[in-house]
Amino acid sequence: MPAATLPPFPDDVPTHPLLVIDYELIKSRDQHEIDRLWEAATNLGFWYLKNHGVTEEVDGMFDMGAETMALPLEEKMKFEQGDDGISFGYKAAGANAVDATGRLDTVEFTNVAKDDALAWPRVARRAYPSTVNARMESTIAPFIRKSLEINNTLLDVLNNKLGLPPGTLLAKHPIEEFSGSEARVIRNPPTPTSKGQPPKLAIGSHTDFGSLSFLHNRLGGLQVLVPGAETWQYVKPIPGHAICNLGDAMALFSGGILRSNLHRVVPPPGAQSAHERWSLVYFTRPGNSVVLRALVEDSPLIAQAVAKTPEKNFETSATSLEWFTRRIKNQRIKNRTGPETWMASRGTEANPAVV
Ligand SMILES: O=C(O)CCC(=O)C(=O)O
Ligand SMILES: [Fe+2]
Repeated sequence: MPAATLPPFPDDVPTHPLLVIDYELIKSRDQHEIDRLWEAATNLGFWYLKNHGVTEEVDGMFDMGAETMALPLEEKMKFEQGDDGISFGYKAAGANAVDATGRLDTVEFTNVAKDDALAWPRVARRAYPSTVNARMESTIAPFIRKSLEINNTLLDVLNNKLGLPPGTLLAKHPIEEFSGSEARVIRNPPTPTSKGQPPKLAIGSHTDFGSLSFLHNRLGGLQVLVPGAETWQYVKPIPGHAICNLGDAMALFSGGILRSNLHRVVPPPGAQSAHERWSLVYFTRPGNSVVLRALVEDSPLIAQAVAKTPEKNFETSATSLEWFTRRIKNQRIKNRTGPETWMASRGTEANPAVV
């Protein structure tokens, strides 16, 4: 649906402001803008990104999503992601838990692996519905290439601020190594909530699994739990602005200097709740073989941060693939044995062994 026909985000709903970072300035390595990015990355780990130049590709991706989700469920289920902790493919609504009690999510996803989009027409990881294949070259690969370039630029800037030798973080994300990096289109059906009722969660509280997420929203619904706050707060979508957030891998690499913050998705507020909610994410995740741990040998700043927080453990002993598989697998409702399955799906925020 064209964004212009959607009701605006209501004025009377509390929101959490994010810093607006100008990608053009970051690209030209403007020091003041880099300092603002650093502020956002070390405080909440979320920021708006303007002037990213991906608007047309984003529109195409939403069209691809609409074409795919419109297929009969039976057809989509042929490409379902399964219960083994693999994310690529289709995820039906209700396939994941949203909390420890096993309540079900309401969103459907189509996830396309970066490895498949870049290898097309060769199949690298798995097969997809015809609507995905039809746009692999024209829409998905261009979206992924641009998203990769943006995320890599942001990673490179953060690399230097962390005092890491040039290229250290980029080398954890080699384009040719298989990884969990993927593009995701998300559809949530209209879910009006009655006043006084707790919202039905579309996506449960989580930190992102990988390094950096590049998110595009039309309607509200994304919420963050700001450290020290007791209630969840909406992040208001701003037309043409992406929302970027850091994931667990960056929190671990940086010894906790960078933040992977909890967030969730609830139905859009006010009049927006009568509409389908579409969102799109490109997730940059480390290469499958990369071990998730603080890079203490590579940066005195990171070594210092780790030394100052002996109560936290930044040695996961897990590769990126193991971390990612554990988290996805234990969210699947079919794998649920009890609240312990939800705990096993947690990331840096709640895993007893980590952070
Ligand atoms: O739909 C959104 O706004 C956020 C989605 C999200 O957090 C995720 O897929 O990890
Ligand atoms: Fe997320």
